[in-house]
Amino acid sequence: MLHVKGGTLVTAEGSKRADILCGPDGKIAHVASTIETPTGCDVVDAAGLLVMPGGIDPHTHMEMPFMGTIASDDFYTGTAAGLAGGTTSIIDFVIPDSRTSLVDAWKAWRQKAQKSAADYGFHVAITHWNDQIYHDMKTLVEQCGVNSFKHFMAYKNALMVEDEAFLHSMRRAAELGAICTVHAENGDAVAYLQQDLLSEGRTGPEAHPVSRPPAVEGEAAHRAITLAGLLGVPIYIVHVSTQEGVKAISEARLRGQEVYGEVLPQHLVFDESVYEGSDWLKAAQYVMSPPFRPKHHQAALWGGMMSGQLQTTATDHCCFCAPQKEMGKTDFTRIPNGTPGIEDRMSVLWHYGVKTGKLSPEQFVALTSTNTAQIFNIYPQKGSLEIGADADIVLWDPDAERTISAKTHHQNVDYNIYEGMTVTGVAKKTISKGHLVWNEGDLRAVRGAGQYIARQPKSRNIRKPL
Ligand SMILES: NC(=O)NCCC(=O)O
Ligand SMILES: [Zn+2]
Ligand SMILES: [Zn+2]
Repeated sequence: MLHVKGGTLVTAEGSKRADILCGPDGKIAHVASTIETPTGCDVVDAAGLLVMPGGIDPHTHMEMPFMGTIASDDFYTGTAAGLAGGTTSIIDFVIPDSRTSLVDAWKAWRQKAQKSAADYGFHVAITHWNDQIYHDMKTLVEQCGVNSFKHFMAYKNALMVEDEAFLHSMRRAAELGAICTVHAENGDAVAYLQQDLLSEGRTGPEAHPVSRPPAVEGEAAHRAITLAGLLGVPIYIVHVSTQEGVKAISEARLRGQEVYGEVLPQHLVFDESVYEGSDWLKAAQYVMSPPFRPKHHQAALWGGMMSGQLQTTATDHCCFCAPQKEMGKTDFTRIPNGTPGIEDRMSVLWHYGVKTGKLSPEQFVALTSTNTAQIFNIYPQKGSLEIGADADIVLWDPDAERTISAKTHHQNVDYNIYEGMTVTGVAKKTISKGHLVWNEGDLRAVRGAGQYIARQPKSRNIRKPL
């Protein structure tokens, strides 16, 4: 048992002074303005700290096989790093290859994820369509705790899904009470522009953003929303990075469509200048998709979050070390796409969002935890501080500073995109299912302690655009 004493509780709904008692079952047993410490119960001093639901990162790629290599953070190291930053749950992605059924791929990912230090769930990627996929989606939803499916409109000749398959998948998911998520970039256009650039001899990382201009995201976001609108089903767009993407989402919501948008902190902080300069490796370390954008897109992302048009933040945590990035030394299209960030998401969002007055602490909780739990139907088990919820809690020091560095981070990757950045807002202590797993610099993550989050289906209304 653990008594969190003397802190200020902050949830998506509001803030109040209160104590929390975590029960032996890893759930919140009691919340009250003051609680007497039961005999034998450990006390965690929360005086001067904000007590918030643990972060949920709905977009990670631990040990993901991708672009001829495997992401370097595995389910243990990646989730442990998350705990050090206040994130207590992830939703990762099962990516079936063309020879493996969805259910077998899900089983293989369950196996890999057994080493997780924090709780985890899975979205399952649909890359093509056939009868077996139709049946496997039902098995996954009804027997395997999956309530979301992922679609890549990018990565032609690899993960990219055609529109017809996407439509089939969206209809099937809606019948089953699942939600579809989508990486919105026009994969045909990207492949075409990549070939143009390579034929002009533009082989370095500075060509990466040129091959994926904002219109490529705008078109795909608009198309995904239009296709979802034809069926009247919900859609969740991952890593929205452009003004065009925000506009497509906001306009659809105003038409009455159920559309959600996710933001990555790195898109709020970095612009396309990260690809310039003579240091090849440094530029390659920022190669991810969608790429970093001209500055004015950041204002649109902030506006989307502040107004509630964009609901979640994630990291798309996908780590590749220098030798892996160097696979694309002579051809930027072969640089494994991905950036790390699970450990820093909450601090970066606090620093640039709450500290600057753009977001309230309550909005911060909504954007880092509660909205994700609601959209993916694990609320109030996750994303809340209610009695009976999982005791996943972060004790946050809103005024503490830390300087981010690969020398001190816990992520299994040899660089940090935020290297040298000093941020205000630090996870002082993290509690996972009632256990203190991060205590002011002391990481006590336990390999295998994370549990699978079985997510139930949720029936949603058919909502065609008005
Ligand atoms: N984002 C990225 O560059 N890599 C991971 C795969 C994806 O989410 O597109
Ligand atoms: Zn993506
Ligand atoms: Zn991703």
